[in-house]
Amino acid sequence: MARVLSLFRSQPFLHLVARRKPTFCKMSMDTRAREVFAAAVEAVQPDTVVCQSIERKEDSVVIDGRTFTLKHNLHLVGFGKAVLGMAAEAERIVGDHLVKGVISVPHGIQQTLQQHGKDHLLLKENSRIKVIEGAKHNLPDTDAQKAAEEIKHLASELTEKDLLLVLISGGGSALLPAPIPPITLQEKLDVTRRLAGAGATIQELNTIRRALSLLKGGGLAHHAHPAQVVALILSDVIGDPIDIIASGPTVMSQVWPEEVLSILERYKLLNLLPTSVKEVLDKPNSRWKEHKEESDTSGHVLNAVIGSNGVALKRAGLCARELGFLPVVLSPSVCGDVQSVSRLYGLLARFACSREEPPPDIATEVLKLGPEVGVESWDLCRTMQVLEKGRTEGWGATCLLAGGEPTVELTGKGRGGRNQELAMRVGLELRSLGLPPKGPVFLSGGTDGQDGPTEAAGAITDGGLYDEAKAQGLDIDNFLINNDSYTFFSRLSGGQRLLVPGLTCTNVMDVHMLLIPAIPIIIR
Ligand SMILES: Nc1ncnc2c1ncn2[C@@H]1O[C@H](COP(=O)(O)OP(=O)(O)OP(=O)(O)O)[C@@H](O)[C@H]1O
Ligand SMILES: O=C(O)[C@H](O)CO
Repeated sequence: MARVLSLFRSQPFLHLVARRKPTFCKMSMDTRAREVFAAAVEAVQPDTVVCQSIERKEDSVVIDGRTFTLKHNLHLVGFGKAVLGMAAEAERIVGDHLVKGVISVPHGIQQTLQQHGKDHLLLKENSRIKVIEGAKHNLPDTDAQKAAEEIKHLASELTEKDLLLVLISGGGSALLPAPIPPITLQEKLDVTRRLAGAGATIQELNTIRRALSLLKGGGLAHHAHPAQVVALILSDVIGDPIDIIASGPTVMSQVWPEEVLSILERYKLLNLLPTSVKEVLDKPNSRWKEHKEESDTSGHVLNAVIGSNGVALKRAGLCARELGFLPVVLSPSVCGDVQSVSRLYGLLARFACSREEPPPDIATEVLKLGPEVGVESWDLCRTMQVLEKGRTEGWGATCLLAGGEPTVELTGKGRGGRNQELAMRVGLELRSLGLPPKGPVFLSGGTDGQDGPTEAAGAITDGGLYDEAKAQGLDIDNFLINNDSYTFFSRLSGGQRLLVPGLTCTNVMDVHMLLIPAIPIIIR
């Protein structure tokens, strides 16, 4: 391992880390963790990401380096949980050229935003954009289907002189249901629900959705042809795959029958398919061939990812630096079971807190476990090298940042979420380090402000969690077995460790943060 790390010593990236002596900060670790989380969320606010991605220049706009002329030829559609705020900002920037728009957003969102004083994310009264609310409980319904029909109609009427701005964010799949006839909405819903219930990944789920939909998998861009299409995408999927986010309505993608059938077979759904679905899957689909040709020849679609977990982590790093930490971003792609993820953070904390050269078996285990939870070896080595520098050169406190979307295998019937469960588990890992009370602090939070079906986004924890709970008569292991992390943190110390930012109006998955205090600390 020493050899692996030494390979990185000569790498130029280290100059990115400011040579900074420890900064004294009066704020507690807990307060600073919350501030860094707030900065991450702020960076991916719907209005912010749109404002940063559209540069207005008189009668044209520059998006992703490409210039588009505005001649009262602009149309707008959108679908997703963050789309209302994205549309409000887009209308502020290019509203004078906007002919018409339709957006499909979650049920009740306008009222909720008003109640939370987020008026800047609402459309103005005389807006040209029609808002349709639907998809109650994140499930496609007839309201969302009506919105999808209106969006399809708007797109179909466009000519080569028109520009269609498409705003996309997480939750877009449920908000744009347009099953290929004769499949009914209910039949499509049944198939996707069964798949989700059987544990299919978002990649698998959206591959099936694309195969059964008129608008997904490039269908929307197809209907808008020959208009110029520009999609602004706020990513809620690891790796920011544009064909998967909201099932890629502006990304021409081929439906491969073998792939679709193998997914359905994997989850034992082949024999449960309604005849209508079989009929659609059996048909040789010439429409997709046509799509492919369009995308190859016309180049009339621009897809730009304008916000992501990576963007949130970058801003979080800047904020951490202002608060006196040496920031290091591990990865925006953390996935897998929370137990393994908590183990990885425990190992990294141990590595960072060792007073002497950390035992080589820690690095070896980190390098073995990391890839199992979506973190590349390169990122692990790079991070360990920064942690090592922090330790050996006395740079003061370090803030390790990561993001992604781990999973929890539900075994109990309690109330909780993956972030709160991860925080509990990391608390136990940190306890096993046997550090003095002011040791590392860990935060895990969902950037949408909601962790599972709870009011909290996540929680903050440290090595003292177990003893604190015990002193208050709370048996942490019982809460874990029952997946009851929200009840646990609500009861513990009056809910002080909960992270409750309220509605954030965005979603780029979760943010993880390990704050490692300045040495000296002694590890057993
Ligand atoms: N009691 C629980 N304890 C731990 N995790 C839970 C519990 N109940 C649900 N979950 C997990 O919470 C997740 C769903 O929560 P949430 O609604 O925050 O998901 P999401 O993927 O962020 O949704 P979206 O992307 O639509 O915002 C699922 O992964 C589920 O396993
Ligand atoms: O809408 C969806 O498909 C999911 O949120 C992933 O983008």
